Amino acid sequence: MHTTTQLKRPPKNSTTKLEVKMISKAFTLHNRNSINVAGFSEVSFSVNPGSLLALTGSCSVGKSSILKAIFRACLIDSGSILFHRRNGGVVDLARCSESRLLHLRRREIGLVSRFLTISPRVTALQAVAAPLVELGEDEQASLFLAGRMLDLLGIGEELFHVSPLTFSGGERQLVNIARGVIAPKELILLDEPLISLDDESSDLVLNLLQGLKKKNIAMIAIFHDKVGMDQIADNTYEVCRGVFPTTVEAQWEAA
Ligand SMILES: Nc1ncnc2c1ncn2[C@@H]1O[C@H](COP(=O)(O)OP(=O)(O)OP(=O)(O)O)[C@@H](O)[C@H]1O
Repeated sequence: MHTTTQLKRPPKNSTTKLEVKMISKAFTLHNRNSINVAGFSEVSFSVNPGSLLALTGSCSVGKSSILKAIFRACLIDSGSILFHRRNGGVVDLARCSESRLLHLRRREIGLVSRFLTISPRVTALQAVAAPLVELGEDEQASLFLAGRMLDLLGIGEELFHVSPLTFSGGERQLVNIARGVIAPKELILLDEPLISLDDESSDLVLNLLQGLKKKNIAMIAIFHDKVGMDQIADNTYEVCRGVFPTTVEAQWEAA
């Protein structure tokens, strides 16, 4: 049974930014006799502007897959994912058109995955500024803001013009976070934002996330660091292993 826990008092007059209703997903392994693997089942939660919901649960219960489903990087089998726009409109992210989804991903919903994916020869400054430049912002102004963001996260100026592909795991993660949150968004999904970070860098990231909450941004994040999670999360949702009618072993036997 999935459980929601409220850790902090909700902001006054809070409305809902995202409502996830009874979503389920099984992965079909087409190269393994079409066996179904449980992704997650009957997951429901909501998150408000200015608050952070942490997804908790054991390994492989489907936490990352839920974030991907909200971003529609993976398709759900059933349920709905209702995104409440600032203009009052409600969009079901599981069913809206591709063009609307792309628009929302550019302007309103961000995903910070566990890995920084950039081309070689792109500098740290360019990598962080890119989401703003892609939105049509002035390049110099974007590079300036990127520098400020990197500075906030403790990346020294001497690294600004170096490719993050040569960075340490922690430095690369800081660039990943900076790049993921630099453009204005209303909902940000973070898959283990504190991964590879020492205590000092974790604190800098937590401060940054606190600032995003003050800007009324809604966030859903996965943490394996409970101390960090307790500092920033307003609510937690414990994901339990997906339940499907047949086990993988039974499917192998039947195949
Ligand atoms: N594209 C995919 N194809 C097949 N199976 C997948 C796919 N993505 C995820 N899975 C399976 O779905 C299950 C849930 O994976 P997921 O990565 O969402 O779990 P998680 O809770 O984030 O795990 P962890 O905490 O260990 O990172 C796993 O058994 C995984 O192997």
